Amino acid sequence: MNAVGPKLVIATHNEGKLREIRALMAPFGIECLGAAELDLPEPEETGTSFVANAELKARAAADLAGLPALSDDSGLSVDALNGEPGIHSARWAEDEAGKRDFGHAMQKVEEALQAAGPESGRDAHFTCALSLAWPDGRIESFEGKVFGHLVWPPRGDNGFGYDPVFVPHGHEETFGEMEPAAKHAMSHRAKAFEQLVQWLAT
Ligand SMILES: O=c1[nH]c(=O)c2ncn([C@@H]3O[C@H](COP(=O)(O)OP(=O)(O)OP(=O)(O)O)[C@@H](O)[C@H]3O)c2[nH]1
Ligand SMILES: [Mg+2]
Repeated sequence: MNAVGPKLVIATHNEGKLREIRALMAPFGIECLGAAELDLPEPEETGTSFVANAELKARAAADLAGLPALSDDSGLSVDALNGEPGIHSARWAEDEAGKRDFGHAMQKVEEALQAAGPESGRDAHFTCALSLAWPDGRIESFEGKVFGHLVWPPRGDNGFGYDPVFVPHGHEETFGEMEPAAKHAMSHRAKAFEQLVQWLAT
């Protein structure tokens, strides 16, 4: 982590992500500053891929803060819905006023799955792209995925977003029912983070 410390901006406005990234960063003893703490604006996510959106968020934060910045663009892709909500996962949760309601978003996904019919299956995966940008223009990106299936009704209050309807392959509990440490041992975010750590060690 030498190339990063002693201070790193965590370029996200999502409290759930910030909590998870802080937990993943904890062993490295780097001071992590959240985007909200630094009053950084939320860039418009105009990219057409997770990596493109992660890169534009990291670049904007590193330039404004004058510090290395780590961003996260992530989402839930449902096979029966041709990969939606995907990069639009946060937008699926927004009402007309832009307020997010993930109970509503999970319901929308379930209704779309029902409409697709039982033969389409319930397979889904989470993707997380992490980008690390430096003020001098360097940028590196890493992507992790976790595969599983969707359940209904939602179960568990842990995690955030779509976690209460996602069961990873080989497990019975939803991410919403698991202890945070169990999610961190297998999540899309943990897998992307592992690659980032390996890259930093080389
Ligand atoms: O159940 C979940 N477990 C996860 O582990 C997870 N990771 C991401 N997501 C959802 O995917 C969207 C990301 O959108 P997103 O990358 O644009 O983030 P965001 O707008 O919330 O914050 P920011 O980082 O852009 O500031 C948001 O709706 C998140 O709820 C998750 N849902
Ligand atoms: Mg966003």
